[in-house]
Amino acid sequence: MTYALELKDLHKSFGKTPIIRGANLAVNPGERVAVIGPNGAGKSTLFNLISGRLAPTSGEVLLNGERISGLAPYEINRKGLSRSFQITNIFPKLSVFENLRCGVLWSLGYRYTFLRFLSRMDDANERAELLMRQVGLERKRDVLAMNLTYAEQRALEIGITIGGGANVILLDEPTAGMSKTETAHFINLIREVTVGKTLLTVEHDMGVVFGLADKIAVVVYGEVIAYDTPEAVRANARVQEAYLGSPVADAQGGH
Ligand SMILES: Nc1ncnc2c1ncn2[C@@H]1O[C@H](COP(=O)(O)OP(=O)(O)OP(=O)(O)O)[C@@H](O)[C@H]1O
Repeated sequence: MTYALELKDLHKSFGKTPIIRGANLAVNPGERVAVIGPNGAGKSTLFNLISGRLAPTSGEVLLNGERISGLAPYEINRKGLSRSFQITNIFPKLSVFENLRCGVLWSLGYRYTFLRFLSRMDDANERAELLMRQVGLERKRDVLAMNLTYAEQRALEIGITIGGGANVILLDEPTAGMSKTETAHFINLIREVTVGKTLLTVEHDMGVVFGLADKIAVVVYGEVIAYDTPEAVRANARVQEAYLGSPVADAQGGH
């Protein structure tokens, strides 16, 4: 069976300091995975290695069985991996619809060829309309992105992230900065729009972790020390030791 995403003995040092020290992970297609770990454990660095922002010192990243480590982020994106960032990267002066259409066109590679661009505009329009409904922004179609609420901006960003049709999606703290109600709504939205896709999120909020994840990957000192279902991770002695008295140990019942 081919994994959607695989990390094989991944290492990354900054200067002489090893930060990722032999990380291994094998994610099945369609799994939703929360990556958790103490501050400074290397979660963002792992995401940067997966999305191509950083190259590993050694080891490999495989996407759908194909080696992607060493490729540029846009090449990895073309191969089916899309990442959204903690900092929203939408175009503030474009409307919701225009933002989504840009995302679709960009991902299809129609940036430079104007004639090709025009001929595919209908496709892009249709996909943008569909995305807009999926992320619940159809009533904000012509509103400039800068005039959306924070939660709506995040929803738009998710739309842009999934818009290219990638089958592996990376989200950095998707609910950061949201209220409890917004968070609950947003978890549902993420669940819906990622059906059939493989999802990795870096997450600190244990409510989100237990509400969203099929599996949890626990990163401690640059290694994945546990990768299992939320229940099994909560019961794992090594994880409890790493998290003594902190949210994972305290997250009884999931929320
Ligand atoms: N470009 C860099 N150059 C040097 N050191 C770095 C660089 N990026 C990250 N680090 C260091 O690597 C370690 C891991 O950082 P990273 O941001 O990956 O951790 P994290 O688990 O995402 O933390 P947090 O939960 O606080 O966001 C930290 O000590 C950080 O200072």
